[in-house]
Amino acid sequence: MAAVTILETKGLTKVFGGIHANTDIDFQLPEGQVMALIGPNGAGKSTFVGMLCGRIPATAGQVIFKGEDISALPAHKRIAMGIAYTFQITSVFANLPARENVALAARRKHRLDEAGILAKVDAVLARIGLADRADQIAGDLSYGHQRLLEIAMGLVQEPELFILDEPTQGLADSEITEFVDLINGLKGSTTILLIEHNMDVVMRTAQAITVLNFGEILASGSPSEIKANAEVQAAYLGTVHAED
Ligand SMILES: Nc1ncnc2c1ncn2[C@@H]1O[C@H](COP(=O)(O)OP(=O)(O)OP(=O)(O)O)[C@@H](O)[C@H]1O
Repeated sequence: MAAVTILETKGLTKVFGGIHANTDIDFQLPEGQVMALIGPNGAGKSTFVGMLCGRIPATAGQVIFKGEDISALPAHKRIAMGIAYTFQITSVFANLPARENVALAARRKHRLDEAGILAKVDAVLARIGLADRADQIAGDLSYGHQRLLEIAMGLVQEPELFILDEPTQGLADSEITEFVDLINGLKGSTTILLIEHNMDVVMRTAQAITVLNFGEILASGSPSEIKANAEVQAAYLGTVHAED
């Protein structure tokens, strides 16, 4: 069965002042796939996903989700359509309990009564291993648990497309293993776009990889194709601690 493209960009471009952060990006993401987006610091990864989510207005080009041009839609409308995301910078509400953070995210998506919201919230907190910390103030959680809480805030929205910007940054090894299991558990049911510097995580989760360099797509392919690509080696893989 040919894969359906859930997300596509055409000529997506962002210029900040004189900086060409993204130039003319044509990109397709097949439904149900885990795709990693990699590239050196400053390559334009966060800018690209910012334009997908609606946090950063594009200078030019289109974002097409489920066949609809969403380029002009604000972020909350994209969430309602099925896009969820976590940011590079922790964005939990530090003075609220973990459960309330997830409930706020759930209410942005689901039109349910409070009991319905809390049922979804508690199921996600259990899935992500934070059930016993649900009543703790988010700001008191360890950094790693705050990152997992953010993932729970995305997951509770039951997204069709889940975009994660450096989710494992600052996580302990055991937490990274849990994260890899979580992503692999979502494979097939949720389309995932993962910005990730940890090549071990990329190789253990991604079915496809897109490499950005200087704001343009340098290469796109299966993990083994990307690993074997000489241009990618020169631009990126040689500069990070790549496992095997
Ligand atoms: N708000 C902004 N104003 C001006 N320049 C910006 C802004 N955001 C990003 N840039 C520039 O755009 C380029 C791409 O940055 P971006 O953060 O998208 O890269 P990245 O690949 O996500 O990097 P990293 O891996 O370090 O997070 C960089 O040159 C950056 O300095």
